[in-house]
Parts: sequence; structure tokens; C-alpha cells
Amino acid sequence: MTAPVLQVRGVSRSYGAIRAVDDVSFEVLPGEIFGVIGPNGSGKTTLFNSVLGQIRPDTGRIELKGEDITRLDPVALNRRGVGRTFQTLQVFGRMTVRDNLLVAAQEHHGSLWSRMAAPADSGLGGKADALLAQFRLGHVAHRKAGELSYGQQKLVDIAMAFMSDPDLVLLDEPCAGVNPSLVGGIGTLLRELNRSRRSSFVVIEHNMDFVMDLCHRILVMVEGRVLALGTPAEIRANTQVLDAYLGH
Ligand SMILES: Nc1ncnc2c1ncn2[C@@H]1O[C@H](COP(=O)(O)OP(=O)(O)OP(=O)(O)O)[C@@H](O)[C@H]1O
Repeated sequence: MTAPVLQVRGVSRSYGAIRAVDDVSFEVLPGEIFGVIGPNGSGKTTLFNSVLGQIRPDTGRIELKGEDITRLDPVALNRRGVGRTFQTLQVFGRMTVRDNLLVAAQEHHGSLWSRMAAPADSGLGGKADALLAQFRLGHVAHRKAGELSYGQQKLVDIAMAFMSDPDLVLLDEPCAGVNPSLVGGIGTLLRELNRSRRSSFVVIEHNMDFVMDLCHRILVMVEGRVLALGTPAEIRANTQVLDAYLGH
């Protein structure tokens, strides 16, 4: 059997009396695109941030390629090959698109403070140019990121996560705020990246068509717990999911 890239075992996290994540277990396989869906407040972000070392779970264990990463911070995780995108844009509007990518890579190699310094090329220019071409952003490489449309800035944001050649990328609502006409393009791009880079993705997304179309397997969370886990076809046909969530 193929060893999982990510293994989450019995993770729980409470905020006071609220059990935001309640005994959640799942694994993500190499090359898998794994979706996490659920109504607002069902614990998706808390689960995501637990995996990313942004918050500490109260109980449970998280493994990356068989190694315990439960207590690692986001910078250490990034160095081990875990990338992420945020719900809100992280691009520096006054820097060029290409420099945004170079700075993202420096963050991987150096300190967070390097984001604030003028970016040197550091030999990463070739990698940035290849990603910009793959993201169809080559023609805007030298424009200030803040001058681009929101959808294009979102692409820059996603490209930044790939500068560190991650094995695993967690994408927090890649379609949020994006014009519906561009959503299909983001899906195509993520499929291409998944194939060409053989990296695994975990995607939180409210756009159900996007998730069903993109993901190999989907975890459905309701009130902090796993309601269902299966292929898109299995999730669509699951009556509990229909009642608790999709049927709303
Ligand atoms: N920092 C916090 N302090 C207190 N309660 C929190 C905190 N973060 C999350 N919660 C609570 O934990 C529960 C799960 O929230 P979480 O943000 O993880 O859900 P979500 O599924 O990501 O929601 P959304 O789809 O709206 O982003 C909710 O009841 C929320 O109010």
C-alpha cells in the first residue's frame, strides 16, 4: 500500500466549550487532491491550522511522510515541504509579480523578515519564470501585483506557494472572491500542477461544483466531526451528507 503524505489521527481542538474539531482522522495519499467541505463553523479552518502548525491541537497526532509534525511551527513545516495559500491575498501590491515569487522563495530559505527586504534574485529567477509561464502570468511578470485583477492576484498567490517545491499544499478557499468565469481556469491549473509536480493538495472550498470536479476524495465535516469521507460520487450519493449539508 502507498504510504500517505499526510496522516491526521484523532485530532481535537476546543475553544472554551466549543469543540471546533472533534476526533478527526484522515490521510492524504501521494499525488492526491483531497477536499474538505462543510457548513460555516464546521471546523475546517481549525483543522487546517492544526495541520499547518498555526494552532496546537489539544489531542491527536499529525504525521508528514511518517514523521510526527504535531508540534512543528509553520516555518519548520514549510522547510519540510508543506506550502499553503490563505483565504485572503498575501501578495505585496507594490512589488512586481515576479518579485513576489522571489520573496516567497526567500521566506522558505530564510527568515520571515526577508519578505520586507528588497528581493535579490538568489538564483531563483528561473524557477519563478517557469511558474509564471505555467500560471499564464508571464506577460504581467514585471507589473506591480496590486495593478492586476483580483483573479490574477489570486493566481500569483497560489504560484507563491509553489516556489518552495512543496510535496503538500493546503489551499484555503482558492476560489473565494474570484469571478465565476475564472474558477474553471483555477481548477485546470491545479490539476496541471498536481500532475506535473506530483504534489498532493488539501483544498478547503465552498464552491461545490469546483470541489466535486477537482478532488479525488472529499472529507465532509459537520460540527467538528467527520460526517463522510469518499469520492465525489460517493459524497453526492450519501444521504446523510444530503440531509446535513448539500440539501440545505
Ligand atoms: N479563535 C477562536 N476563538 C473562539 N472560537 C473559535 C475560534 N476559531 C474558531 N472558533 C469556533 O470554532 C468553530 C469552528 O470554526 P472554524 O472557523 O474552524 O469553521 P469553518 O468550517 O472553517 O468555518 P467557515 O467555513 O465559516 O470558515 C466555530 O464554532 C467557531 O466559532
